[in-house]
Amino acid sequence: MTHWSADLTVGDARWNLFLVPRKGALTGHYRTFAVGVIGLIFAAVLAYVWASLRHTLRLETANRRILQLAQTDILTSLANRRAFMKRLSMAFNASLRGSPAFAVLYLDIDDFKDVNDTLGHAMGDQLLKEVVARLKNVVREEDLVARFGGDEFAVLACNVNDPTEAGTLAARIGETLAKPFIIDGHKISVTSSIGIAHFSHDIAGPEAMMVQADLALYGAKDEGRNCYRFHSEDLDRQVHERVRVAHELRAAIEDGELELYYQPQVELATGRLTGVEALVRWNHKTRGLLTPGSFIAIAERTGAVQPLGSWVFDEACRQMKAWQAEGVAPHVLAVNVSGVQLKSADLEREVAASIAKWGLNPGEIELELTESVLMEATQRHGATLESLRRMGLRIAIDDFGTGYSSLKYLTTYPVNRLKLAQEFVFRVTVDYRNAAVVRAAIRLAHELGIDVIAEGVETEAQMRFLIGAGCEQAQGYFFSRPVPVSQMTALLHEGWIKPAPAPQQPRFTSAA
Ligand SMILES: Nc1nc2c(ncn2[C@@H]2O[C@@H]3COP(=O)(O)O[C@H]4[C@@H](O)[C@H](n5cnc6c(=O)[nH]c(N)nc65)O[C@@H]4COP(=O)(O)O[C@H]3[C@H]2O)c(=O)[nH]1
Repeated sequence: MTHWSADLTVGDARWNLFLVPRKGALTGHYRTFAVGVIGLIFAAVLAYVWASLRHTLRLETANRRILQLAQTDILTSLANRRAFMKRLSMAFNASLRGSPAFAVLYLDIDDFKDVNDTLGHAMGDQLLKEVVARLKNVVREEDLVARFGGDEFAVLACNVNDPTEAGTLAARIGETLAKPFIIDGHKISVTSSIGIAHFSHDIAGPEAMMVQADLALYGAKDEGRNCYRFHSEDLDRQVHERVRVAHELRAAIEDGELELYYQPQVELATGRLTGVEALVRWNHKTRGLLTPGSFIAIAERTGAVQPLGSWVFDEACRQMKAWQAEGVAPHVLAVNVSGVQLKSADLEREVAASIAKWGLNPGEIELELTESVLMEATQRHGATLESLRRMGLRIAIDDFGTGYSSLKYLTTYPVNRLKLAQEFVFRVTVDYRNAAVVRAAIRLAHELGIDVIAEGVETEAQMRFLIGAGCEQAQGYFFSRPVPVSQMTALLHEGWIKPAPAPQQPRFTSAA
């Protein structure tokens, strides 16, 4: 029988086509030939497509590997300088267009050469790997850590609007690297120097920013190593001061240097003492008694407000329990909560833990949040507030009237009480516009079913005005300054502060 065969080679693939016509199926040589040719073409195309696909895939894998190698540090698998600069350029352009600012931390290990010289390169390499592990532990997920070669590393810290955050990160890196490394049974202690450049619109570009970080690193070396420096002296001084205070504050919490003072809240109609606000004080070793004005803002910028807030809340709950045991507890104990605490995932858990620990009814505790914090609160934090309310806690808006942009949060967030800001209350009897704002705020709150308390009441005239305007409660020096716990307990035993005076219409001076 006639058969037809052919060998075909395309790329690495080799094909053999062998056609045998079925008896009776073909009627002539022409048909046999046609089938053979079509089969051949089909096979050839198939082989070609398959081979080129394989080739392309191999090429792509190789290209990807080359690209990866070109952007990766072989020893540590971190990004290398080239990859870092690429990301830095992207971050720089994004910040120029209005995205949050960022910082570059350029660091090296002090006297790393000595480790190599005395313990050998293998040990040096191992140390570098351990350094990387610690660096990765300290930075956030969105930050980029790169190795520029030798013992030089760079960190691109994203979303750093406040240079203090970069200083805090640098301090943490310094601390974590200063802890001894144990490698192959050897204890190795090193320190690091860090130069920091913080994005600002007047920096020429990413390369200029690297130069700033590099110069700052030289500054840190000059300063005696084992420290961090900013590219600008002014910034450097400010950030170091803030980070120092934050550091001291964290130690102060542990050393028991914080204390709560309490200020009474009074029912205006009766003079009855209904609530108490907890206000933190710091008995500083050398600077004496400090009010929150000198450290809360720093605590907020450096993250120290978290441990501070936890301590304040727990201590306030403990004191409430003690007053309950004495039979003099106020109806409400108000505690300040900062915006940073509200954004933290721990707030609900910590609040619930302290309330359970001291066996309190959540309705006895009021969390005070400033108006600006509420206005900044995103949906997620709204949900946190909602769940705190569901737990039974009361929510108050502190400094009401100073947020000056939106009243939307009054209907968005579950609020129990408005605290009229001192700056309004202060001028109610001397400026008719302040009086109008306070009256309007009281009416608005009442229509929404929200209680009102006036803060910063210092005079009898202010108190009379507030009573006339329908305000139920007040707090201020006129009744009592914030006092230590022993004095507050004495006031609670008395149960009232001033008899309610008769309402009287105030007299105004026009400020126009
Ligand atoms: N001029 C004048 N001032 C009066 C009068 N009555 C009360 N004050 C002061 O006004 C502040 C009221 O507290 P705030 O609005 O919550 O404002 C507080 C609050 O925002 C914050 N703060 C206090 N303790 C804490 C805390 O434990 N955690 C947090 N996150 N912030 C706190 O610090 C702010 C200031 O606290 P303090 O210095 O204790 O200042 C207190 C109090 O001493 C008055 O009649 N006249």
